[in-house]
Amino acid sequence: MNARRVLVAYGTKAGATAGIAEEIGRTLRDDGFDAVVLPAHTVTDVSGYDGVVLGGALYAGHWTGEARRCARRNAEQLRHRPLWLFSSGPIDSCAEQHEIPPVRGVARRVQQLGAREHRTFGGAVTAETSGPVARAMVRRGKGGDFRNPERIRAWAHQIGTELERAREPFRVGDVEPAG
Ligand SMILES: Cc1cc2nc3c(=O)[nH]c(=O)nc-3n(C[C@H](O)[C@H](O)[C@H](O)COP(=O)(O)O)c2cc1C
Repeated sequence: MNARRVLVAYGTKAGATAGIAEEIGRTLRDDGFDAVVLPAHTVTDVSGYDGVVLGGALYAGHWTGEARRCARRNAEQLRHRPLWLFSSGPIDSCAEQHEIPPVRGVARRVQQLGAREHRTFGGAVTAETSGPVARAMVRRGKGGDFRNPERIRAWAHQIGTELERAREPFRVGDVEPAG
């Protein structure tokens, strides 16, 4: 049987979200999937994929524009395949301690696109991150890399398990007898 094709698309400004997407892609490949990792702005057709994972970095309470536009541009096809969304944001360990719900705009997309799940991962602001806000955060000791590879990999394994389950053939025993 051919390996299932999975697209992992990401919207980033400074690269942290790309790193999360690469980790998801690597884990899915280790699990036997044909996983492709692409910047969201390059994604114009998802019809060749059995499942899609789309993530965006959070800035001022919104996904980056390229993640939003990717979701909008491909909405029709995304609605018809297994879809998972993620956000990369908090610059502290809160995403480790409890599930952080999606920001409003992303929650709306979860509904509209029928995504199976949304996950928020810790993000990163480091000396390499450009922009005055990032520089000020680092200067005041408020930066750091809060991406947790174990948590990211665990989620990717879970996606792989669900994709495998989706391909399992129908079994008579799965249905309760009527009456
Ligand atoms: C100017 C600025 C605004 C940010 N706004 C948010 C925010 O609203 N919510 C959040 O959780 N994280 C916020 N962050 C943290 C980023 O989401 C985090 O650094 C993310 O990992 C960046 O991803 P990227 O490197 O892929 O662009 C902000 C960071 C900066 C520098």
